[in-house]
Amino acid sequence: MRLIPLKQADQVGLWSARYIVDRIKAFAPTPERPFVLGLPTGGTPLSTYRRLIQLYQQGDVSFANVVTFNMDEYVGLPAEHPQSYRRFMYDNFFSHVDLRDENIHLLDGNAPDLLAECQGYEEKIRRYGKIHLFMGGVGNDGHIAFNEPASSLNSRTRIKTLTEDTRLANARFFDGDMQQVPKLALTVGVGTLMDAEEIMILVTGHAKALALQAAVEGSVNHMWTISTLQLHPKSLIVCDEACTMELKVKTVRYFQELEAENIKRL
Ligand SMILES: N[C@@H]1[C@@H](O)[C@H](O)[C@@H](COP(=O)(O)O)O[C@@H]1O
Repeated sequence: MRLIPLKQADQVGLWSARYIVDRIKAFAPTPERPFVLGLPTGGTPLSTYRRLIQLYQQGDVSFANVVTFNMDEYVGLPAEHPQSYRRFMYDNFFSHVDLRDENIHLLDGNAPDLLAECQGYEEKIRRYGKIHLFMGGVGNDGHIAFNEPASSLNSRTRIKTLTEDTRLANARFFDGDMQQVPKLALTVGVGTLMDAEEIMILVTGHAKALALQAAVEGSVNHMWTISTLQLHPKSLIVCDEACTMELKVKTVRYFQELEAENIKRL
Protein backbone atom coordinates (compact mmCIF):
# COMPACT_ATOMS: atom_id res chain seq x y z
CA MET A 1 0.00 0.00 0.00
CA ARG A 2 1.13 3.49 -0.81
CA LEU A 3 -0.07 6.38 1.40
CA ILE A 4 0.30 9.95 0.15
CA PRO A 5 -0.07 12.27 3.16
CA LEU A 6 -0.83 15.81 1.96
CA LYS A 7 -1.67 18.93 3.92
CA GLN A 8 -5.00 20.21 2.56
CA ALA A 9 -8.04 18.51 1.05
CA ASP A 10 -7.68 20.50 -2.17
CA GLN A 11 -4.19 19.06 -2.63
CA VAL A 12 -5.80 15.62 -2.50
CA GLY A 13 -8.04 16.69 -5.39
CA LEU A 14 -5.15 17.99 -7.46
CA TRP A 15 -2.84 15.04 -6.74
CA SER A 16 -5.49 12.43 -7.57
CA ALA A 17 -6.62 14.24 -10.74
CA ARG A 18 -3.03 14.43 -11.99
CA TYR A 19 -2.55 10.77 -11.15
CA ILE A 20 -5.61 9.77 -13.20
CA VAL A 21 -4.52 11.94 -16.11
CA ASP A 22 -0.99 10.47 -16.04
CA ARG A 23 -2.41 6.95 -16.00
CA ILE A 24 -4.72 7.63 -18.95
CA LYS A 25 -1.92 9.23 -20.96
CA ALA A 26 0.57 6.46 -20.24
CA PHE A 27 -2.04 3.90 -21.33
CA ALA A 28 -2.62 5.75 -24.64
CA PRO A 29 -6.19 4.43 -24.98
CA THR A 30 -7.87 3.86 -28.35
CA PRO A 31 -11.52 3.02 -29.19
CA GLU A 32 -10.52 -0.66 -29.40
CA ARG A 33 -8.44 -0.52 -26.21
CA PRO A 34 -10.09 1.98 -23.87
CA PHE A 35 -8.90 2.94 -20.40
CA VAL A 36 -11.44 1.66 -17.85
CA LEU A 37 -11.92 3.97 -14.86
CA GLY A 38 -14.00 3.23 -11.76
CA LEU A 39 -15.57 6.29 -10.10
CA PRO A 40 -17.19 7.31 -6.80
CA THR A 41 -19.60 10.00 -5.68
CA GLY A 42 -19.62 11.86 -2.36
CA GLY A 43 -18.17 15.13 -1.14
CA THR A 44 -14.54 13.97 -1.14
CA PRO A 45 -14.02 13.41 -4.90
CA LEU A 46 -15.61 16.75 -5.85
CA SER A 47 -12.27 18.57 -5.94
CA THR A 48 -10.79 15.74 -8.04
CA TYR A 49 -13.61 16.15 -10.55
CA ARG A 50 -13.11 19.93 -10.62
CA ARG A 51 -9.39 19.46 -11.29
CA LEU A 52 -10.02 16.81 -13.96
CA ILE A 53 -12.36 19.22 -15.75
CA GLN A 54 -9.66 21.92 -15.57
CA LEU A 55 -7.01 19.58 -16.94
CA TYR A 56 -9.40 18.59 -19.75
CA GLN A 57 -10.13 22.26 -20.55
CA GLN A 58 -6.40 23.01 -20.67
CA GLY A 59 -6.02 20.25 -23.27
CA ASP A 60 -3.96 18.01 -20.96
CA VAL A 61 -6.25 14.99 -21.34
CA SER A 62 -9.10 13.58 -23.38
CA PHE A 63 -11.69 11.14 -22.06
CA ALA A 64 -12.87 10.14 -25.54
CA ASN A 65 -11.40 6.67 -25.14
CA VAL A 66 -12.15 6.27 -21.45
CA VAL A 67 -14.89 3.94 -20.20
CA THR A 68 -16.32 4.56 -16.73
CA PHE A 69 -18.07 2.40 -14.16
CA ASN A 70 -19.59 4.05 -11.10
CA MET A 71 -19.41 2.17 -7.84
CA ASP A 72 -22.90 2.55 -6.44
CA GLU A 73 -26.40 4.02 -6.66
CA TYR A 74 -29.37 4.44 -4.34
CA VAL A 75 -32.37 2.17 -4.88
CA GLY A 76 -35.65 3.83 -5.76
CA LEU A 77 -34.47 7.43 -6.16
CA PRO A 78 -35.67 8.79 -9.54
CA ALA A 79 -32.71 9.07 -11.98
CA GLU A 80 -33.29 12.83 -12.23
CA HIS A 81 -33.42 13.33 -8.44
CA PRO A 82 -30.69 15.90 -7.55
CA GLN A 83 -29.14 13.36 -5.15
CA SER A 84 -29.15 10.34 -7.44
CA TYR A 85 -25.59 9.31 -8.15
CA ARG A 86 -26.36 9.42 -11.89
CA ARG A 87 -27.34 13.06 -11.64
CA PHE A 88 -24.34 13.81 -9.36
CA MET A 89 -21.94 12.36 -11.94
CA TYR A 90 -23.44 14.25 -14.90
CA ASP A 91 -23.60 17.53 -12.96
CA ASN A 92 -20.13 17.34 -11.49
CA PHE A 93 -18.11 15.58 -14.15
CA PHE A 94 -19.58 13.79 -17.18
CA SER A 95 -21.31 16.84 -18.72
CA HIS A 96 -18.08 18.85 -18.62
CA VAL A 97 -15.68 16.52 -20.44
CA ASP A 98 -15.60 14.60 -23.73
CA LEU A 99 -16.67 11.22 -22.32
CA ARG A 100 -18.99 9.40 -24.72
CA ASP A 101 -22.42 8.53 -23.31
CA GLU A 102 -22.11 4.93 -24.45
CA ASN A 103 -18.89 4.61 -22.42
CA ILE A 104 -20.55 5.65 -19.15
CA HIS A 105 -21.85 2.86 -16.90
CA LEU A 106 -24.00 3.46 -13.85
CA LEU A 107 -26.04 1.03 -11.81
CA ASP A 108 -29.79 1.58 -12.27
CA GLY A 109 -31.43 1.68 -8.85
CA ASN A 110 -34.85 1.63 -10.53
CA ALA A 111 -34.30 -1.47 -12.67
CA PRO A 112 -37.30 -3.82 -12.60
CA ASP A 113 -35.03 -6.71 -11.63
CA LEU A 114 -32.31 -5.43 -9.30
CA LEU A 115 -30.57 -8.77 -9.06
CA ALA A 116 -30.29 -9.00 -12.85
CA GLU A 117 -29.06 -5.39 -12.90
CA CYS A 118 -26.22 -6.28 -10.51
CA GLN A 119 -25.25 -9.44 -12.37
CA GLY A 120 -25.38 -7.57 -15.69
CA TYR A 121 -23.04 -4.90 -14.28
CA GLU A 122 -20.45 -7.50 -13.34
CA GLU A 123 -20.80 -8.98 -16.82
CA LYS A 124 -20.25 -5.58 -18.45
CA ILE A 125 -17.05 -5.06 -16.44
CA ARG A 126 -15.87 -8.54 -17.44
CA ARG A 127 -16.45 -7.74 -21.12
CA TYR A 128 -13.90 -4.94 -20.82
CA GLY A 129 -11.45 -7.30 -19.14
CA LYS A 130 -10.94 -5.30 -15.97
CA ILE A 131 -11.09 -1.87 -14.42
CA HIS A 132 -7.66 -0.29 -14.76
CA LEU A 133 -8.00 2.25 -11.98
CA PHE A 134 -10.79 2.38 -9.41
CA MET A 135 -11.01 5.65 -7.51
CA GLY A 136 -13.07 5.62 -4.30
CA GLY A 137 -13.78 7.35 -1.04
CA VAL A 138 -14.50 5.88 2.36
CA GLY A 139 -17.40 6.20 4.78
CA ASN A 140 -16.83 7.26 8.41
CA ASP A 141 -17.38 3.60 9.38
CA GLY A 142 -14.77 2.42 6.89
CA HIS A 143 -17.17 1.32 4.15
CA ILE A 144 -15.86 1.26 0.63
CA ALA A 145 -18.46 1.93 -2.10
CA PHE A 146 -21.57 0.89 -0.08
CA ASN A 147 -19.94 -2.20 1.44
CA GLU A 148 -21.09 -1.59 4.96
CA PRO A 149 -19.47 -3.22 8.01
CA ALA A 150 -19.54 -7.04 7.89
CA SER A 151 -19.88 -7.16 4.11
CA SER A 152 -18.18 -10.20 2.68
CA LEU A 153 -14.69 -9.33 1.58
CA ASN A 154 -15.39 -11.48 -1.50
CA SER A 155 -18.69 -9.76 -2.30
CA ARG A 156 -19.76 -8.89 -5.84
CA THR A 157 -22.22 -6.26 -7.10
CA ARG A 158 -25.46 -6.56 -5.15
CA ILE A 159 -28.17 -4.85 -3.10
CA LYS A 160 -27.13 -3.58 0.33
CA THR A 161 -29.09 -2.22 3.26
CA LEU A 162 -27.54 1.04 4.42
CA THR A 163 -26.65 1.44 8.07
CA GLU A 164 -28.17 4.19 10.15
CA ASP A 165 -24.68 5.77 10.43
CA THR A 166 -24.37 6.02 6.68
CA ARG A 167 -27.89 7.38 6.23
CA LEU A 168 -27.19 9.94 8.95
CA ALA A 169 -23.89 10.96 7.29
CA ASN A 170 -25.60 11.28 3.89
CA ALA A 171 -28.60 13.18 5.29
CA ARG A 172 -26.54 16.35 4.68
CA PHE A 173 -27.36 15.94 0.97
CA PHE A 174 -31.10 15.51 1.73
CA ASP A 175 -31.88 18.74 3.64
CA GLY A 176 -30.52 17.12 6.80
CA ASP A 177 -33.47 14.71 6.85
CA MET A 178 -32.38 11.11 7.32
CA GLN A 179 -35.88 9.86 6.41
CA GLN A 180 -35.32 11.04 2.84
CA VAL A 181 -32.12 8.98 2.47
CA PRO A 182 -32.94 5.67 0.75
CA LYS A 183 -32.53 2.56 2.85
CA LEU A 184 -31.15 0.41 0.06
CA ALA A 185 -28.41 0.83 -2.51
CA LEU A 186 -26.79 -1.13 -5.32
CA THR A 187 -23.04 -1.36 -4.94
CA VAL A 188 -20.07 -3.08 -6.49
CA GLY A 189 -18.70 -5.64 -4.05
CA VAL A 190 -15.41 -5.63 -2.21
CA GLY A 191 -14.36 -8.44 -4.56
CA THR A 192 -15.32 -6.33 -7.59
CA LEU A 193 -13.12 -3.51 -6.30
CA MET A 194 -10.26 -5.87 -5.52
CA ASP A 195 -10.27 -7.13 -9.13
CA ALA A 196 -9.27 -3.67 -10.37
CA GLU A 197 -5.67 -3.36 -11.50
CA GLU A 198 -5.19 -0.42 -9.20
CA ILE A 199 -7.28 1.19 -6.43
CA MET A 200 -6.91 4.82 -5.33
CA ILE A 201 -8.85 5.92 -2.24
CA LEU A 202 -9.28 9.57 -1.25
CA VAL A 203 -9.63 10.34 2.45
CA THR A 204 -10.10 13.83 3.89
CA GLY A 205 -11.33 15.39 7.13
CA HIS A 206 -11.37 14.51 10.84
CA ALA A 207 -14.49 12.34 10.52
CA LYS A 208 -12.48 9.80 8.51
CA ALA A 209 -9.60 9.47 11.00
CA LEU A 210 -10.72 6.09 12.42
CA ALA A 211 -11.40 4.71 8.95
CA LEU A 212 -7.90 5.71 7.82
CA GLN A 213 -6.37 4.15 10.91
CA ALA A 214 -8.27 0.90 10.23
CA ALA A 215 -7.13 0.94 6.61
CA VAL A 216 -3.45 1.53 7.33
CA GLU A 217 -2.71 0.22 10.83
CA GLY A 218 -5.60 -2.15 11.50
CA SER A 219 -5.79 -5.77 10.52
CA VAL A 220 -7.84 -6.96 7.55
CA ASN A 221 -11.32 -7.09 8.96
CA HIS A 222 -14.84 -7.20 7.50
CA MET A 223 -16.03 -4.60 10.03
CA TRP A 224 -13.81 -2.04 8.25
CA THR A 225 -14.15 -3.09 4.62
CA ILE A 226 -11.58 -0.45 3.59
CA SER A 227 -8.92 -2.61 5.31
CA THR A 228 -9.13 -5.11 2.40
CA LEU A 229 -6.89 -2.67 0.52
CA GLN A 230 -4.01 -4.28 2.40
CA LEU A 231 -4.52 -7.41 0.29
CA HIS A 232 -4.46 -5.54 -3.00
CA PRO A 233 -1.23 -5.61 -5.01
CA LYS A 234 -1.53 -1.94 -6.03
CA SER A 235 -3.49 0.22 -3.62
CA LEU A 236 -2.99 3.88 -2.97
CA ILE A 237 -4.52 6.20 -0.37
CA VAL A 238 -4.31 9.95 -0.85
CA CYS A 239 -5.18 11.86 2.32
CA ASP A 240 -5.06 15.25 3.99
CA GLU A 241 -3.57 16.03 7.40
CA ALA A 242 -6.90 16.21 9.26
CA CYS A 243 -7.69 12.53 8.74
CA THR A 244 -4.26 11.31 9.91
CA MET A 245 -5.04 12.24 13.55
CA GLU A 246 -5.52 8.64 14.71
CA LEU A 247 -2.40 7.34 12.96
CA LYS A 248 0.82 6.96 14.90
CA VAL A 249 3.28 9.77 14.30
CA LYS A 250 5.81 7.18 13.17
CA THR A 251 3.35 5.78 10.60
CA VAL A 252 2.83 9.19 9.04
CA ARG A 253 6.60 9.93 9.08
CA TYR A 254 7.32 6.58 7.50
CA PHE A 255 5.03 7.27 4.54
CA GLN A 256 6.24 10.87 4.25
CA GLU A 257 9.82 9.67 4.04
CA LEU A 258 8.93 7.05 1.44
CA GLU A 259 7.25 9.68 -0.72
CA ALA A 260 10.22 12.05 -0.34
CA GLU A 261 12.40 9.23 -1.70
CA ASN A 262 9.94 8.62 -4.56
CA ILE A 263 10.10 12.29 -5.51
CA LYS A 264 13.94 12.25 -5.50
CA ARG A 265 13.90 9.32 -7.91
CA LEU A 266 11.62 11.13 -10.44
N1 LIG B 1 -21.37 5.33 -1.22
C1 LIG B 1 -20.65 6.50 -0.90
C2 LIG B 1 -19.19 6.13 -0.77
O1 LIG B 1 -18.71 5.71 -2.03
C3 LIG B 1 -18.40 7.33 -0.27
O2 LIG B 1 -17.04 6.99 -0.20
C4 LIG B 1 -18.92 7.74 1.07
C5 LIG B 1 -18.18 8.91 1.67
O3 LIG B 1 -18.64 10.10 1.10
P1 LIG B 1 -18.03 11.52 1.38
O4 LIG B 1 -16.90 11.66 0.42
O5 LIG B 1 -19.14 12.46 1.07
O6 LIG B 1 -17.60 11.56 2.79
O7 LIG B 1 -20.28 8.11 0.92
C6 LIG B 1 -21.17 7.17 0.36
O8 LIG B 1 -21.49 6.27 1.35
